[in-house]
Amino acid sequence: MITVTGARKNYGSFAALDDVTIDIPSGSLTALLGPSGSGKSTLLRSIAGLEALDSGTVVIGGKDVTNVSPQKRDIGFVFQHYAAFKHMTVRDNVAFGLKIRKRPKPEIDKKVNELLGIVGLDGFQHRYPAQLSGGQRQRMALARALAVDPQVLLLDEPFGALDAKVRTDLRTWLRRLHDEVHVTTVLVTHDQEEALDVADRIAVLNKGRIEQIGEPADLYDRPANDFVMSFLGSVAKLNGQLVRPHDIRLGRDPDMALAQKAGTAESLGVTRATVERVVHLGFEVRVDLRNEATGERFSAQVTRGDSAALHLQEGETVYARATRVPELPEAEIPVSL
Ligand SMILES: Nc1ncnc2c1ncn2[C@@H]1O[C@H](COP(=O)(O)OP(=O)(O)OP(=O)(O)O)[C@@H](O)[C@H]1O
Repeated sequence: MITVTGARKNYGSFAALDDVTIDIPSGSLTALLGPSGSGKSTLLRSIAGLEALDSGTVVIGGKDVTNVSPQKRDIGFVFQHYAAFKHMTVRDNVAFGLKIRKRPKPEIDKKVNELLGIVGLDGFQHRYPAQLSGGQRQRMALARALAVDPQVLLLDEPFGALDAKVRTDLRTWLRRLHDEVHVTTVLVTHDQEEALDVADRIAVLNKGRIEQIGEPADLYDRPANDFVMSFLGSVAKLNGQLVRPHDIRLGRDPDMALAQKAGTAESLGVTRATVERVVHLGFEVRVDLRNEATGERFSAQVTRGDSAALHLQEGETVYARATRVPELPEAEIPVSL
């Protein structure tokens, strides 16, 4: 378990961490998620001991390490741009921590072979870092961080510099690696899809504070506030409320008749909107709409079947209604038809 309590860190008058308290359970993969400048890296670096807190404490595995140097915190750290030893082979890079700890050679060989297998770099031990792809280099970095059996693995946007496809592959790989080695892992990312995909728990940061901590599905379905909701996925504003695009139902005649009778569509929780664009995204169809009353643009996500049944055409009017809002999980919004 990692426990950070009342962490504060100022740069001049700017609060990078503003009273942050968080428990990171042993064996979990926890993501620190937030926009640029929200304090994610500062929090991670404080856990690592690379940043000294102005106040607050860091406890790792029951030991108060607030004033302990990074080398003595029993952590492995991987940065976005991993500084490999260029003149050393992959094997020697991975073995580095074990060598400086003066471990016997057979133990080092065994450990390095095992780790190269785990990170999928079997057969690459004699290459130099320059002869690896970006993804392979980051996997080597992970092997090096894991070589000394750290209590905690800290990852600061480890796949941030790689292209989208490699990134997605590596996060799936990281999840599998974590299931295999179970080391308590903290991952900094600004990519909500990455956090939702790999983490057991997500802490959402904003302006140096934690907005919410929870399991991915909890945060997605029951966000504590508008910030968390908007940060974890697309949102649309309907009748002043934020809803997910896939929680919007589009309709035609019955709603239209009802709305005309009542005078205003809004009073019935129904929004009159013009179809601006219909985009086919495989199974799903995204419908870009413009609220006819306010001019606000929003998108709804419907199935191919629903889209076909509605014969959606650009320029036409449809009626949009939220079927579910996060503040009322699982509840249908009552519509008095
Ligand atoms: N050494 C420093 N001196 C001054 N300001 C700093 C320093 N390090 C960080 N900051 C500021 O503290 C804030 C938080 O930085 P931090 O790196 O923790 O954010 P982040 O959430 O990791 O952002 P990013 O995703 O862009 O890396 C930022 O506004 C940053 O400019």
